[in-house]
Amino acid sequence: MSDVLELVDVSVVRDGRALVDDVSWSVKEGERWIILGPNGAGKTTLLNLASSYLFPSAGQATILGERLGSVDVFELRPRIGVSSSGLADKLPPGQTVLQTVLTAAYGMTAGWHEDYDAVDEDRARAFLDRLGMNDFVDRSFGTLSEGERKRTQIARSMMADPELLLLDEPAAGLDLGGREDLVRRLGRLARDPFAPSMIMVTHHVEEIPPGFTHVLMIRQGKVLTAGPLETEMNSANLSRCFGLPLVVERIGDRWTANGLPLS
Ligand SMILES: Nc1ncnc2c1ncn2[C@@H]1O[C@H](COP(=O)(O)OP(=O)(O)OP(=O)(O)O)[C@@H](O)[C@H]1O
Repeated sequence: MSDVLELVDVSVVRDGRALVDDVSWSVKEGERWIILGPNGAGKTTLLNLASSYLFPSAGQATILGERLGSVDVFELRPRIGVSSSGLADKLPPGQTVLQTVLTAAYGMTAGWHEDYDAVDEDRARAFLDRLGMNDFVDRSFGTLSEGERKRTQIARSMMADPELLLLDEPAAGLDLGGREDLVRRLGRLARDPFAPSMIMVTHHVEEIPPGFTHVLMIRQGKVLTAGPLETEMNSANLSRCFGLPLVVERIGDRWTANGLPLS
């Protein structure tokens, strides 16, 4: 298995502070990673490195075999699918759901005058269908609920047939039904052997879709642990990560965590 992402001694320093501090981490082809950590831990910074929108202040980052700093990022970026609220904010609210997904095939966020191929349109419709967005293709993006937006963003991130898929808090802001619906759909994607390698950031172990294989826990820019979910997702690691006593349980193919009561 080849490396999809390799960080070696990577730090990102801003205003004299290391947001990501001496991180070494490798993601192999086909793996599905969860990044877990408290607010401000450096999760989005790690994803920004993985999507080539941020360069390390120190160390080496290699994405899909290309070393950051010696590759044209405009050639690299179309190979990486991204779903994040930062990107969603750039999507024109008046554009239809279908156009919102279609523009990704051309590496753009808007494209009123594009002459799309029928093949691309079929692909966009198929991704939207897989995400349960069939009835919304002609709705404008700005009128969607949070859950519908998240599902549109994921369909969009798949459109360019990425080799690496990055999901930044895809279940944030969803109600219980919306979360469970999304987790099921991400679980189906994670188990698809033809789906790209995936990295998903979350705050909640309940949002880990079945089929995800590895976890990286980060706190104050430093990696606490990185490895298979089976061995690394445990109460001791999670308690260290979030800084309070937590009990983590596996129920079937899902995870849950609770804080211990105050004495
Ligand atoms: N450009 C910047 N300059 C200075 N500090 C920054 C910059 N970008 C992010 N930070 C800080 O870096 C730290 C890590 O931010 P990051 O967004 O990666 O955390 P996170 O783990 O994704 O947090 P959250 O869970 O709250 O989204 C935060 O303390 C943030 O305030």
